[in-house]
Amino acid sequence: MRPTVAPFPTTRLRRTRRTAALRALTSETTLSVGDLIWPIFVRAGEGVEEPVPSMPGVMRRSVDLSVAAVKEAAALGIPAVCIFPYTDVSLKTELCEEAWNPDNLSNRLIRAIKAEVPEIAVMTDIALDPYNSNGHDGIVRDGVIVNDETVEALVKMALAQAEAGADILGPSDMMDGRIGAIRTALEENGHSDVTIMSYSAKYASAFYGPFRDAVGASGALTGDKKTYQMDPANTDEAVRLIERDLMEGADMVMVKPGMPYLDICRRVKTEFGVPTYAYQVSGEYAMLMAAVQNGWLDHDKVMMESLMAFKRAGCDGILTYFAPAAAKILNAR
Ligand SMILES: NCc1[nH]cc(CCC(=O)O)c1CC(=O)O
Repeated sequence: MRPTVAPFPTTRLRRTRRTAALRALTSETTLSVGDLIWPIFVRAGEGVEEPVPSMPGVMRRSVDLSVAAVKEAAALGIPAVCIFPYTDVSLKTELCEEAWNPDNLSNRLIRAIKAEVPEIAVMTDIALDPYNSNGHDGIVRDGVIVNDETVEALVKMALAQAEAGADILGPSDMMDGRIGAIRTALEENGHSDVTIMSYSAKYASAFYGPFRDAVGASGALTGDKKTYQMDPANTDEAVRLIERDLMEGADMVMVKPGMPYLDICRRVKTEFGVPTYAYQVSGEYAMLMAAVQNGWLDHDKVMMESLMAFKRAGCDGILTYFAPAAAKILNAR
């Protein structure tokens, strides 16, 4: 349906833009604190907080300080945090065993948050890269990222996270068949209420650079991730991946990166009408912050506009490093 536009001057579209009140009445999209998921980086130690150089304002925190930061996020009304571990090189192996260690950093933080800030939802990342000596999301054999063996490892990782109390599991590895395998394992092991937000349409993107610094995977990575992450040229393939993951038991789906892929967000929301999320990734954050630090862009304005763009494109929520800063602004309104 196309709205009727009578010829000028019968129609003057500026009439409804004249005052703040009229603009509020005609505003089509809203952004609220409830739309935000805050990705956080956890590291070993106690009382440690260190900045991530390529992500101004973003910290890696030890478990105790992470819990304190999550408490503040909950007080701001942020509904969920997503945990990413910075793993010591000594714990990285070719078989990635640390990934399903019930006491690894990530699982310890899940337990600590669930004990001290039970009201906030804890999301995890399921992929082997933080624990892999070669930086890949899957197990590598003779230079090949092997699918089915990786899925078995991912299932163990997922169960350990569910056991620790995670509310939302986020498989970000892009292996085939992992959503179905994880869903079956959850059902069989008494975790039928755990939700899965699949990183379904995840592109092989250059925008993940700063994140790989943040989790200490940049040095380790050999080659690229193009045999499992998507070609930035594709959109029909994104639709197939989303449909496949929904059929296998995903409750929510994600498009990643965000801003360069808003066309995918819109298409997914329109075609499936399911809970759809975008990840405003590290490189998007770094890009905006670099311009802000140069005095070229206004921090608050560009942050809020970038987040609204996701809502306009049909997303139900956004994973964003800006979550606390955006929540403060939204709460002050
Ligand atoms: N598989 C791990 C993972 N989970 C989230 C991101 C990127 C997040 C960001 O850039 O902010 C990555 C990196 C990658 O796939 O290389």
